[in-house]
Amino acid sequence: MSLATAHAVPVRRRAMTWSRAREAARELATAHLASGARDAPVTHLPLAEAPGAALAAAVTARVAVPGTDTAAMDGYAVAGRGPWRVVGRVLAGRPNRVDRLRPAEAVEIATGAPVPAGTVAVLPYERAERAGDRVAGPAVPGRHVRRRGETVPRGAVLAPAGTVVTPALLGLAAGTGHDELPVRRPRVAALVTGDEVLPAGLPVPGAVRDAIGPMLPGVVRWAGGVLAHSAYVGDGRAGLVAELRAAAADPWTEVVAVCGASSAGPADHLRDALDALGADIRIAGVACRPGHPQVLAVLPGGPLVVGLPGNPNAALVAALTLLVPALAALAGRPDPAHAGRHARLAAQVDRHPADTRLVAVRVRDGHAVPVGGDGPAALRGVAVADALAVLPPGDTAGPVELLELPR
Ligand SMILES: Nc1nc2c(c(=O)[nH]1)N[C@H]1C(S)=C(S)[C@@H](COP(=O)(O)OP(=O)(O)OC[C@H]3O[C@@H](n4cnc5c(N)ncnc54)[C@H](O)[C@@H]3O)O[C@H]1N2
Ligand code: MOO
Repeated sequence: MSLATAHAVPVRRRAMTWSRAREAARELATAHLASGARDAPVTHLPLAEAPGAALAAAVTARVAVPGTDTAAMDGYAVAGRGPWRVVGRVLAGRPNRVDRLRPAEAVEIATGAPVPAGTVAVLPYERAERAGDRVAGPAVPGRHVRRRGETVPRGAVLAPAGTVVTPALLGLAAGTGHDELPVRRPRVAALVTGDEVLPAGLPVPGAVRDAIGPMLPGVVRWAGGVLAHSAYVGDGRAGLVAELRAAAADPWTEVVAVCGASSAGPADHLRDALDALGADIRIAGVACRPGHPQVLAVLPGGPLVVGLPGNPNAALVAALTLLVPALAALAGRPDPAHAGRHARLAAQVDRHPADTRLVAVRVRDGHAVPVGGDGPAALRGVAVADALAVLPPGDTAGPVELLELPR
């Protein structure tokens, strides 16, 4: 079944509402994953790089923990009935000179050290009465001995595929012998369009420094993906078609983000290029300000294409609207922008009659304070903001939803 028919997102050529667009991006990516059109490659990441990623496969214990019967308290490992004669000392991590106890013998032992064979219990120091090489006390059989595999049996499933890696999971994985974890990180290619866009250096009048390309690696990573390729493309349909075709030819690329060329001007070729490639355009325009001219499409048998407007703040808003939900779904993670925070607006902000406004705010004591500088071309607001306040069209009283900004 082709992707065009595999999912329920209806084809829309008119602007979609902002909240529906975010759901649709997630649904489309989920259907895309399920269709197997692009198999997300499994990446094995060192533990330190894995937090926040979703497991691509279940993690199982490579060894039993503890690996042998060990003492759970500092004190004496005892055999048979007391009182006992202390025949040595066993410390964790040191060679064990006493590997077997006979009845009425004991060794002084440290927490975590392997108990000698024959141990029936560990008698903690607090309960022990020591006199010379004799020790006595109430030792209950089995007490304070951690049996091999008691904490984690070898081969036990520790976390199923899809679990988001947390510090606790890292500790668990490390404790059972893992140095790396298999995670899913959808690969993204970025095409930054525009003859006037400079990748580096001081922009001369008539040129602009690329302000979107530098945002994308962090945005993509925050959503659980990895920016695997980026290219600058001049204005012109042929170049864009060629770059889109090349990106689609890489079997591991799951999403292509195209920056600019999304609107109605003479150099805005994205729709034409998508049509030329036979793409299925699912979203063409989202009813939000900024970020109106967004696109979500599927190339035949291939990756999703997200079109971001050329204005940098509009591009960021569009990334939070379509790219981040789609990537998070492909990565098997919750949408990081959607943390469920709400706040009261600290100042009157005009609503748009038809579109959802996304307003840069700082959040202080449950109040969202607009910071300004958040027009379509301006990043000054979002650069110092904590979140975007979501203002649906029309007049609505009460707390507003906050959209988290990439960190
Ligand atoms: N007749 C219409 N004109 C425009 C419409 C419309 O609906 N009808 N929509 C406006 C809106 S809203 C936006 S947003 C922009 C979107 O423009 P494009 O996506 O087509 O992007 P460009 O035209 O290539 O560039 C717009 C603007 O952004 C600058 N730019 C482009 N790329 C970058 C970059 N990587 N870094 C920094 N700045 C960039 C570019 O120089 C332009 O100034 O269209 C409106 N027009
Ligand atoms: O909505 Mo545009 O996206 O104003 O910048």
